[in-house]
Amino acid sequence: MTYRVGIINVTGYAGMEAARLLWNHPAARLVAATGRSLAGQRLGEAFPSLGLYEDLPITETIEADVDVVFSSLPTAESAKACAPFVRAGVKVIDIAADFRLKAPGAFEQWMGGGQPHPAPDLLPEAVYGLPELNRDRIAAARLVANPGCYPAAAILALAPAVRAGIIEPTIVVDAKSGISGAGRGSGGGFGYSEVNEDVSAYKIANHNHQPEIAQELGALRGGEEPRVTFVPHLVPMTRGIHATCYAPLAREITQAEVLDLYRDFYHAAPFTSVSTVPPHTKHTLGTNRCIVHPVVDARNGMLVVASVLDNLGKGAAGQAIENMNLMLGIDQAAGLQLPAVYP
Ligand SMILES: NC(=O)C1=CN([C@@H]2O[C@H](COP(=O)(O)OP(=O)(O)OC[C@H]3O[C@@H](n4cnc5c(N)ncnc54)[C@H](OP(=O)(O)O)[C@@H]3O)[C@@H](O)[C@H]2O)C=CC1
Ligand SMILES: CC(=O)N[C@@H](CCC(=O)OP(=O)(O)O)C(=O)O
Repeated sequence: MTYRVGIINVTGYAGMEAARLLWNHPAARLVAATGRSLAGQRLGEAFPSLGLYEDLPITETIEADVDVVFSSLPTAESAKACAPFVRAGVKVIDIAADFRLKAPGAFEQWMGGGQPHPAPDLLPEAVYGLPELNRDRIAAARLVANPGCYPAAAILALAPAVRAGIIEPTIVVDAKSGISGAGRGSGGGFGYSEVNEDVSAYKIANHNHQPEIAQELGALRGGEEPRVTFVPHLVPMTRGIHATCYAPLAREITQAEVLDLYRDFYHAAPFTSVSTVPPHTKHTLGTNRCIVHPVVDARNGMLVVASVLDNLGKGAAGQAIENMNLMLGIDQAAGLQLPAVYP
C-alpha cells in the first residue's frame, strides 16, 4: 500500500526538505503541495533541487485525497490550516509550533503574538512528536506537534538524565544553529555578508523554545518543570544544531554508569545514538539522526551533554516523517535510513 501525503506550504525550507525525503519513501508518495506565491508552478520547476517532481503542481489548497498532511506554515498560521484535516480524519503533523505548548495562555504568550489559539479544542489531544519519549502516543494520535529544532536537540540530550533523577533541575542549554533555522523568509540580518564570519547570541532569556524544553523535561519528572536557561546562537553554517547542556549532578555517578544509562534509554530508538566522542553537526547533515555525548565532569560535580542534529532533519522534516511512519503503523525508519552528507 502507498499512502498519499500532502504538504501545506512546500515553499519553505522545512516543506522542501519533507518533499526531498519523501521522494524515496517506500510506502508514501507526495501527491499534493501548497504554496502561496508559487501556486500554479510545478514543484520541480519552482525548486530545481526538487526537479524530480517534474509533474507535481503547487496549488493554493490541498484538493486531492490524502492520508497524511504535514503543515510547514509559519508558526501561528498553521493551526487553522491543520484543523479541517484533523476533523476530516486525515492524520496531521504540524511542523510549526502551534500545538506544542499545553499550559493555558502559553500559545498566546510565546507563539501567537497575543492572539488566541485558532483551534483550542484540538490542543489537548496533540501529542508532542518526539518518538524517543512518546512512541505509543504518537502511533495512536491523529494530530502530532512536531518538536522545534532546538528543543529536539536539548530534550534528547537531557531526557535520560532527567528521568533517572541524576541531575538537579537547574539546567543550562547553550545552543548553536545554522542559518537555515531562520527559514527562507528570514529577511534582514541573515544575508551572507552579515552572517558569514560572525557568531551572536539572540533572544537570551526570552526565546519561545525555552518553555517547550521546560515543558517536556518537566513531563519526565511528574510535571515539575526544571529551571532551564536557554541561550541560542546563530553560527555561519547552513544546517545543524549543536546544543551543549549543563546541569549539576544530584549524586555521585561514574562516566561508565552514565553511558549505560543513556544507552539503555535509547536502545530502541532508531535515530538517536550515544557517542563516546564529541559529535559534529556534519555527522547528521541531511539525516534524521541525533547524536548525544554525555560526560561526567567529576571535578565540578556536573553533567555535560553535547548533542547534534540537522535542524531540517531530526529538527523538522525528518522527524515529521518518522512521526508519520508511527501514525501509519509502518516501519518507524521507513525512508529515513540515510548516511550523512560528509564532508
Ligand atoms: N527552518 C527550520 O529549521 C525549522 C522550521 N520549523 C517550522 O517550520 C515552519 C516553516 O519554517 P521554514 O520552512 O523555516 O520557513 P521559511 O521561512 O523557509 O518559509 C516560509 C514560507 O512560508 C511562506 N509564507 C510566509 N507567510 C505565509 C503565510 N502567512 N501563509 C502562507 N505562506 C506563508 C513564504 O512563502 P511565500 O512568501 O512565497 O508565500 C515562505 O517561503 C515554521 O513554523 C517553523 O517554525 C520547525 C523546525 C525547524
Ligand atoms: C536560527 C533561527 O532563527 N532559528 C529559529 C528556530 C527554528 C524554528 O523554526 O523553530 P520553531 O519551529 O519553533 O519555530 C529561531 O530561533 O526562532
